[in-house]
Amino acid sequence: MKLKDLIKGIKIKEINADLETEIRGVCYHSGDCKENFAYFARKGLKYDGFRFIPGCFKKGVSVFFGEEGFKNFPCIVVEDILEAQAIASANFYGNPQNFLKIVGITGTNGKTTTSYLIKEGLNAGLISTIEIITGKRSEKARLTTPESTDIFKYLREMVDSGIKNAVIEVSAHALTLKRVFGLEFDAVVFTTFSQDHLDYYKTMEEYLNAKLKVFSMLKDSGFCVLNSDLEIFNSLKSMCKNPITVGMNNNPDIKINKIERKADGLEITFSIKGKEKKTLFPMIGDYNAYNLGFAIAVLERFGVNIDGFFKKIEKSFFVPGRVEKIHSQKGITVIVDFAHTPEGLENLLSSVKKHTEGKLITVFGCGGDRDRSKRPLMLEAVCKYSDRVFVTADNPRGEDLSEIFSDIKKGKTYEKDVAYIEDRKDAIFEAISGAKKGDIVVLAGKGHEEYQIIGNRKIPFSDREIALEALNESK
Ligand SMILES: CC(=O)N[C@H]1[C@@H](OP(=O)(O)OP(=O)(O)OC[C@H]2O[C@@H](n3ccc(=O)[nH]c3=O)[C@H](O)[C@@H]2O)O[C@H](CO)[C@@H](O)[C@@H]1O[C@H](C)C(=O)N[C@@H](C)C(=O)N[C@H](CCC(=O)O)C(=O)O
Ligand SMILES: Nc1ncnc2c1ncn2[C@@H]1O[C@H](COP(=O)(O)OP(=O)(O)OP(=O)(O)O)[C@@H](O)[C@H]1O
Ligand SMILES: N[C@H](CCC[C@H](N)C(=O)O)C(=O)O
Ligand SMILES: [Mg+2]
Repeated sequence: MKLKDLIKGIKIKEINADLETEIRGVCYHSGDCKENFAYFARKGLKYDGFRFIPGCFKKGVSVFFGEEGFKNFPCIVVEDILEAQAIASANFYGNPQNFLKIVGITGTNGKTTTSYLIKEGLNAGLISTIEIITGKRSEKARLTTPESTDIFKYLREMVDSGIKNAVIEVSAHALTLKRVFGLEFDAVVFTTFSQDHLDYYKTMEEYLNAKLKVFSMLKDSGFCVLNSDLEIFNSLKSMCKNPITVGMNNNPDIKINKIERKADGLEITFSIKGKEKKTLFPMIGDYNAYNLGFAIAVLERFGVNIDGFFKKIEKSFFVPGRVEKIHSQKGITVIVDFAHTPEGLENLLSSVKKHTEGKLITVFGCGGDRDRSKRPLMLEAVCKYSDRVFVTADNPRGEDLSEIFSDIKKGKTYEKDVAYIEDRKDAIFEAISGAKKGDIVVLAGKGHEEYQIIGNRKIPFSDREIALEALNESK
């Protein structure tokens, strides 16, 4: 593609490059740049992207985009680098968004689970915290919502695979950092709103405002799906075009009438436009009834037969690391889950408690270099429902574990038995070896993650595998 075509639609301040230059790729990370590529240089929180410009040109990059020039390197000076990156990437990949119906899912909790449900119902492509599925292939995700350049690349692969619908998890960070700039949604789902990310956002209001941007990205013909039980429901409703509401209160369009707990799931009765429909959903966690309700709202509007969809998910539906059950012959159940917010833990444990005949034993930690103020609240949520608690490491990143522990310790324990064990494997072994028949051991926070981030190192680690090891040893 010629540079003159790559820059179509971008707000440009200055052009210091030959517009006839042939561009063979786009990159925002110097490590991915190759010959004849265009590099998007930006000053971030950790790195100054301009530092990498000479190295990129050494590798054969033809031009860079930036909000200012750099020495004599060929460049396009733009008003907003993040917008320019999104527009140029969309142009490079042939604007695949125009050939797809796109569902955007935001909210503090429930995005991944809801995305998987909608993907299942629509046979859609998926961009999620766990993986990206483009039809031709799938790959593990690095971020919940990738950079715009990657999003357009994935959407192109979806279009080339004959996929008609895409489901994208839209994090608050993605809205702030314009990773989804240039997309228009056919549907937007707003799942829940509660405390998280107060390391990046100064206040809850700022965090909410970041999320609310998603409503301005709805197509005129689009609709949004709202949780009628949220405190902010009325204000969300006033902001959103054609809302479909899901919940228990406030007269929702899709009402969760009844949740009955079964051995391996939930029997959920919905009232959909006044008609009762029941399903045996193979996931526990009462809140998952909401995630299923959000999915039904989208699927109905997309013309999917809900009875057929129920049949499909009743047979098999599974989201890696979301209330994932691991059984042992001793009658101990281990549940691996991704709950990493006070709300997530509260909802998970209050639900799991109802399935427990014996004791509820919980292992959890708090991520380093992330929201510090959620740490004591996470301990409180865990102690409220658990009989024994093991606090341990969950991606300490650049922080000392002892500092993370001392933040956690500020929370109420409700006089529960709380042990602090730095090594997550040791904590899991202790928790499982102390469990008896009928007990449930919840391993929270890491879910599908297959690593532990300590300092700058990503060390292989899987709660699921360690749990199996511990269960085998305690046989
Ligand atoms: C706050 C945040 O989201 N930061 C992301 C952002 O960083 P940044 O803009 O500050 O950029 P930077 O890392 O300083 O680098 C500046 C520029 O230099 C480039 N660079 C950098 C190094 C290098 O060797 N070469 C190079 O070219 C980078 O690609 C970038 O263009 O862009 C980077 C490049 O894509 C991301 O790696 C980085 O994610 C950080 C590591 C991160 O952990 N983000 C998390 C908090 C996040 O985004 N989470 C959300 C929400 C999760 C949820 O709750 O669902 C998510 O969507 O995943
Ligand atoms: N509808 C819901 N309401 C409240 N809590 C939920 C809901 N759905 C899931 N959770 C809790 O949040 C955790 C994460 O679920 P999920 O991965 O679906 O959310 P997410 O929004 O994608 O998270 P992330 O922002 O980290 O990607 C679950 O393990 C569960 O504890
Ligand atoms: N999407 C979440 C993931 C948190 C997972 C948890 N294991 C941690 O590292 O805190 C975040 O970026 O806050
Ligand atoms: Mg997610």
